Amino acid sequence: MNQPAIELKRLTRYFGSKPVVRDLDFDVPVGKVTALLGLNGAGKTTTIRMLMGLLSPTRGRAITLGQDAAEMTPQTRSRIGYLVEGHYLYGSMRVSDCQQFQRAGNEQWDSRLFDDVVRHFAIDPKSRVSNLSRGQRAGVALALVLAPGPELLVLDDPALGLDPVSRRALNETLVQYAGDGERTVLLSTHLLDDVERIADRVAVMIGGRLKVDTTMEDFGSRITTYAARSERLDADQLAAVPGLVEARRLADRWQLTLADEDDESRAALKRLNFVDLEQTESSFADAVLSYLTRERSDGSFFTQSLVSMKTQDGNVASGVTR
Ligand SMILES: Nc1ncnc2c1ncn2[C@@H]1O[C@H](COP(=O)(O)OP(=O)(O)OP(=O)(O)O)[C@@H](O)[C@H]1O
Repeated sequence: MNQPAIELKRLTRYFGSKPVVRDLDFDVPVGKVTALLGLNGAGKTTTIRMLMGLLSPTRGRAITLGQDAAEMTPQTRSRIGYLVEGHYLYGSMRVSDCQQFQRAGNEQWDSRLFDDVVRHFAIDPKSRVSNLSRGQRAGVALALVLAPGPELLVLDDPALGLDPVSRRALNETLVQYAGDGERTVLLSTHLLDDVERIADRVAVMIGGRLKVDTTMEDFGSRITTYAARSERLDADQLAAVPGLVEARRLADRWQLTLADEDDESRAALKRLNFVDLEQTESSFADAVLSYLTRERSDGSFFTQSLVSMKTQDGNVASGVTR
């Protein structure tokens, strides 16, 4: 089997006494698009900075393209395209100058790819960067990162603040880039619909820990949702349903999300005497949100996470715990 593009081994980072990334064991396979998800502060950027060799782990290791990220050589770094939040570009330069500037000394530079990406974002190469929209600046940044032909692309929230048209251009560019099955993308994002369109694998971090690590299909197939009515029902009764990830009360109906549903969970649901209990369609975004929404609040809303999911090969324990 191919060595993974990235291997995290018990990767841990504290800031002061606060653990921000905790015991991450995680592989990013070659040739796939892996989406790294998690609420603000979950530890995604910190993880990415460690696997890029920009921040040292407190414990554990990140191995990127076969090399310990803490000792990454310029040669290895040149095989990685890294796009961070914010898209840093010189405002006074024209887009075509940006290309000239970056291309210098880079023999692998693919001008056609650069021009294609720029065109895809509807950018005039003669425009000055300062006159571009936020989405267009993202397009230039992406073109600059892709043109050297990196075998690994690491993107930290690349679609932050982009409008739907720019997001589509970004998604299409990434799908095309990764389409040869040899190049690898690791992408942190909050845009769940985009993840559904472009990712092969999904990893979810909660509170610095990896809670889900599986394929998109596997994730989707393990989630079942129900709608039901019930006059009298409380959190304790719901908590007794095995596999329940989330229960939300919307007007007079409950929306229930279960992971790895089995006969036991179905029987437990039946015992609650719901009226009109019916299975409903749920999107990938709904399924992920169920994992991420873990707060409890007043009686109109109740969430509990108590599930353990495993990857298809059963190797990596993943899922959601309290
Ligand atoms: N240099 C630092 N010093 C102290 N705390 C930090 C530092 N960098 C990050 N943190 C803290 O670590 C936690 C995780 O931050 P991180 O940026 O990794 O999260 P994230 O999942 O990328 O969030 P977002 O989705 O908002 O980008 C946050 O609580 C953040 O405040």
